[in-house]
Amino acid sequence: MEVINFAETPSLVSQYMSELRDVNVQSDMLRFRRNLERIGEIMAYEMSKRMRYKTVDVTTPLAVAPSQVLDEQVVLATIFRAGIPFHKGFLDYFDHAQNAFVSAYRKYREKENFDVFIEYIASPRIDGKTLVIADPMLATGSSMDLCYRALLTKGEPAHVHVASIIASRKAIDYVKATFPADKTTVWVGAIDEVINDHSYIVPGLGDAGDLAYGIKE
Ligand SMILES: O=P(O)(O)OC[C@H]1O[C@H](OP(=O)(O)OP(=O)(O)O)[C@H](O)[C@@H]1O
Ligand SMILES: O=c1cc[nH]c(=O)[nH]1
Ligand SMILES: [Mg+2]
Repeated sequence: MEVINFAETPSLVSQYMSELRDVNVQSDMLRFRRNLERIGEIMAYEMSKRMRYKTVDVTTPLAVAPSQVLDEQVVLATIFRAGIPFHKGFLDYFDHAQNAFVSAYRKYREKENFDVFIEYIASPRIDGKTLVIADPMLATGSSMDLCYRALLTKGEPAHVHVASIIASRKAIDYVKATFPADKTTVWVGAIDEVINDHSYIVPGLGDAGDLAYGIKE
C-alpha cells in the first residue's frame, strides 16, 4: 500500500501544517479551518495526477480543442465534524464529485477506553467509483475503518484514497492491516510517532473538531 507523506518534501503544506499545530495560531479558528481546506485543495490536486483522463473535443469560439477530462467518478466522503473543512478543500477541486457524510464519535467507557459509534450515513452508491475518505486526524484509525465499512454497504469502490492531515504511526499500520492493499492509497500531511493514553496524537495538534468549530459538551 502506497503512503504519500507530504512532510517528506517541504512545500507550502509544511507552512500550513505548522500553523495548524501552533497553539499561538490556533485561536484564529478561521485560519485553522482555512488551513484544513487549503491542504485538502493541494492533496486533491496531487491526487488528480494519479487519476485516469479521457480526450474529448471542446468547441472554442475559433475551433475544436482536444481536451483531457477526468474519467473517474469520484465520491468524496468525510467524517463529522473535523472532516468538514478538509472535505470542502477536496470538493472545491473535484467539483463534479459525489459526496458521502458519516458521523463517528468516541464514547468513553472510562478515561482511556472508548468505542467509536457510527450513527449517520448519507452516501450514493460507490460501486466502481473512486472513493476518497478525508478526515484530518487518524489517531487509532478506528473512525476511518468504521467509516469505510459503513460505506461498503453502498457498494465496492474501484480505488480508495485515505486522506489525512496528521496520522499516528499506529493508525498507518492499522490502515495497512485493514484496507485492501491492492487498491488503497494513503495521503498524509505528517506522521507522528506517539499516541497518548487518551488516544490523542502527540505532538499532533489537539482536538481538530473543537479547534475548527469550538468545544462541545
Ligand atoms: O482514529 P481515531 O482514534 O478514530 O480518531 C480520529 C477521529 O477523531 C476526530 O474526530 P472526533 O472524534 O474528535 O470528533 P469531532 O471531529 O466531532 O471533534 C477525527 O476527526 C477523527 O474522526
Ligand atoms: O489527536 C487527536 C485524536 C483524535 N481526534 C483529534 O481531533 N485529535
Ligand atoms: Mg474531536
